[in-house]
Amino acid sequence: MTAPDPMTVPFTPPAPSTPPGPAPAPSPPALSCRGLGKRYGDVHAVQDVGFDVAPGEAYGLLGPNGAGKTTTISMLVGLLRPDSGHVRVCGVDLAADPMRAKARIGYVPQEIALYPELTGRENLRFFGRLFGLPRRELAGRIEEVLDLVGLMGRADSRVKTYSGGMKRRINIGTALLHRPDVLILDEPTVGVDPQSRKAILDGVEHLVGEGMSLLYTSHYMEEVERVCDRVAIIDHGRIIAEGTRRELIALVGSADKVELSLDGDVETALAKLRAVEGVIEAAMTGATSIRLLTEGGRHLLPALITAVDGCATVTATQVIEPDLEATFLHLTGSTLRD
Ligand SMILES: Nc1ncnc2c1ncn2[C@@H]1O[C@H](COP(=O)(O)OP(=O)(O)OP(=O)(O)O)[C@@H](O)[C@H]1O
Repeated sequence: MTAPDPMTVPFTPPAPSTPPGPAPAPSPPALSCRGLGKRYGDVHAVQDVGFDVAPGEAYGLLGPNGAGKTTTISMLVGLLRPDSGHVRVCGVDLAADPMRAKARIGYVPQEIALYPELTGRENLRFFGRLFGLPRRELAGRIEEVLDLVGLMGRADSRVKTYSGGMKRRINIGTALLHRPDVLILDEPTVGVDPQSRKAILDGVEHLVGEGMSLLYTSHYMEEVERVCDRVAIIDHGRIIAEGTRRELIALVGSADKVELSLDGDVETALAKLRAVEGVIEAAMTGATSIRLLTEGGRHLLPALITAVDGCATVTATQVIEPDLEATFLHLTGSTLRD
């Protein structure tokens, strides 16, 4: 057979490395819910709750005790049937295909669900088999998870000898064995010692850094601020605000409050303080105290102290910068720990 004449071989352009066509569809949210509602008799535990957790995002539900966080989570993980609304996990409808949807979730409830007579490692093995993980894969995965939750050193002690925090950490471990896409933690640091609290928060941040999606509920504002990219504030069963920390704080305004205690002629001091650049409002809150709303907060203190020089002396100062706690107070009229 003779080689084809190169001049007569029809020219076929090389195939493009990425075939032209529509751009790939964006991944669905890791967790999505709309219109979730649940009533217990006359109590509207959850009303019209809806949000999305993007793949790799850490999303916080922040609210006081009784706000509806656990009820919401119970519906998201398929433990409680909602009166209304629906849930999707990685695009899979929870009601239509509960097995597939639940397989993508790792859920850590508030109550510790472990066998106290078994060791930490044995508990992990038990739950791993329950999830149907193959024996060979499970052995390696248990070691990874023990390392992740920082319990390698106590893996062979019985769980009944663990502190509350260690039990919580092994509980988190059981939820990670099957490599879920979404980890759901319900108040994971309640009742745990500071060392375990730190281990839990560090571990959670590590997982999110590796790309896991997270739904984190807490009534501890500082934890949610640290761990979560976006936060929903939930109160009386409803989401009343949602956004990044910065967006939520902006709802209240960005001004700082400065409280001054003074000795001397406080009324004259008030007039002088009102004239300082950066002071938005100033008012007496007692015979010897003035509250100011300022742009600049603590940076303005030297100017404020100088301004009253000659008529009063500043004996104490307090600067309150806006944070999620202040936002919560502004939106709900109560503090998170009320
Ligand atoms: N099984 C139930 N029967 C009756 N009322 C319930 C039930 N479960 C929850 N509630 C009520 O629903 C509301 C929301 O409770 P939920 O446990 O979801 O709140 P939470 O924000 O998780 O608080 P906590 O952190 O204290 O668990 C509360 O008023 C609670 O008393």
